[in-house]
Amino acid sequence: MEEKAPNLDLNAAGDGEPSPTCFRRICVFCGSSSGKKASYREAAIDLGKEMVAKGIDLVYGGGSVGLMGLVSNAVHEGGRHVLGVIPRSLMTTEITGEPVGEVRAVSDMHERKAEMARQADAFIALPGGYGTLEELLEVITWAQLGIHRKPVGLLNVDGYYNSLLSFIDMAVAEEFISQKARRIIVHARTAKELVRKLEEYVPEHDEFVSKLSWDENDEEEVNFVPELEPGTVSSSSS
Ligand SMILES: C/C(=C\CNc1ncnc2c1ncn2[C@@H]1O[C@H](COP(=O)(O)O)[C@@H](O)[C@H]1O)CO
Repeated sequence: MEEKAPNLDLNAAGDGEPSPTCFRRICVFCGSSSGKKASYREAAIDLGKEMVAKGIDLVYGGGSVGLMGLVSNAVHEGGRHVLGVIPRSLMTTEITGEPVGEVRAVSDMHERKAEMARQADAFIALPGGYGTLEELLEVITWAQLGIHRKPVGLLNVDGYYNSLLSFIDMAVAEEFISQKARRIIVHARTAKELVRKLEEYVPEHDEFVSKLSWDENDEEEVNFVPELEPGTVSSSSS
């Protein structure tokens, strides 16, 4: 992770006590639904309040539906900056609801994930569905590949992610995921504990594909698509 000056904004209680953190902005992935239990909704609000207390801004998928709405409202109401990144095709209030804070329109879902990742110093997944899982697994994969060294946290509210963590442990036992890659995932049951663990996280994946990048403007981007030998025909074109 890049060296950053501690963020010494005052906490939400307004008691004048600075709450130092190495994170300026956290990307939160979470359900576009609120889920069945009140604890999921409470956890989204609690995470938003913890970010405010630590002076951390939010980047997320935009919109006001489900847990996305709860966490973004909590951060916005607490006076921190909220950046919602929404593909143009989803930019209708019937789909996303009315977002708070700054809204950035992007061309598609891929660009949304890349932009959210660029803007954040760390990632947190609250409970969610396919979209949340996809976003979470993508940033874990990017960490494994050394594309970024930002911490990735799982807010395991009421054990919601127990079976995912068990599955990943099974994949480690079956030698599809390395012990080192398993340690990319930081998890905790409360927002406070999770943010503290993320602040202590030491990335282990570095350098080996440091030139691989999601940023098309990077000058030294490596092309991982192999060149075909002259005279050979790609199977996709036959
Ligand atoms: C269900 C549909 C739209 C719901 N509205 C959404 N608005 C903005 N972003 C969304 C929406 N739905 C999913 N996302 C993204 O995926 C993540 C949550 O997905 P999940 O499946 O609910 O876990 C969230 O982080 C967003 O980035 C379309 O009709």
